[in-house]
Amino acid sequence: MSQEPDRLFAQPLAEVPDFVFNEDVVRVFPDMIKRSVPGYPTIVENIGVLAGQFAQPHTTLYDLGASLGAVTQALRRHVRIDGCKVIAVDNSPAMVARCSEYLHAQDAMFQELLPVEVIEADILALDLQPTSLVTLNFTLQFIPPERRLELLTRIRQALLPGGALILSEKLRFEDAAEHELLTELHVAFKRANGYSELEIAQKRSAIEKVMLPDSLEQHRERLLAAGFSKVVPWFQCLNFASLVALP
Ligand SMILES: Nc1ncnc2c1ncn2[C@@H]1O[C@H](C[S@+](CC[C@H]([NH3+])C(=O)[O-])CC(=O)[O-])[C@@H](O)[C@H]1O
Ligand SMILES: O=C(O)C(=O)Cc1ccccc1
Repeated sequence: MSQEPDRLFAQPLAEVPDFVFNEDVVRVFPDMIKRSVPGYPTIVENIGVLAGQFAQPHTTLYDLGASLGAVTQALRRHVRIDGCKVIAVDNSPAMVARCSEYLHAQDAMFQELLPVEVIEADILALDLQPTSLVTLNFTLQFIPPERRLELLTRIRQALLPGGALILSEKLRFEDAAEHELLTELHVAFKRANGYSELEIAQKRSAIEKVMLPDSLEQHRERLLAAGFSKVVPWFQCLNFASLVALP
């Protein structure tokens, strides 16, 4: 894994451009996501464990918005079920290129891993094969809000009985005081991880138009509207949470 530290927002910028998943972000991404998302390593590892309970023999598992394939790697470490394969999808060419390299390195290090395919595609335009497990690990928040229900509906329709969607997101809170408190605690988390006030402020303005979090209530209602029967939060750390949705 690349060990380059995230200093993308360390210098004052005359104008902070909207956040994009380009080559500069790819270079620092493992460091950035670990220092920015409380609970990220725990979520990624345990998605592997949870997946072992839902994956069905001879089916496809999808990692949608795979970035560098951290979830795909966890799926391959934990899921030992006959005939499963993983499809990792991302629409950033820079992410897809580096993700493929990392997965080849994992192949070289371990035997009998699930086969994996890395696809550069927009998940809004992707034909989903019947699947027993789909993960959207901090991806839905980057999808235009008006397209989220349609995406979840297509995922629900592709899910096989006994399967699951695992959805992780940054949360917004409907209670203003709760929102403010958890936002401030998240800033404290970033500060404790070495980010300066300038880095925190510039990153906030880079993501504010491209990453639009929903509340837990919105997620639950939309998942039910998409045809899921049950929504179970299994993890929350500050304003970041992960849910299991059952078909
Ligand atoms: N329409 C789209 N189609 C495909 N990919 C997309 C789309 N929109 C955004 N992405 C991709 O979704 C990913 C979101 S990062 C996921 C972390 C990863 N899951 C992890 O567990 O490390 C979350 C974050 O950086 O906070 C990026 O790689 C985008 O290119
Ligand atoms: O950095 C933040 O404040 C976040 O909310 C998480 C994040 C992590 C990586 C890329 C974009 C947003």
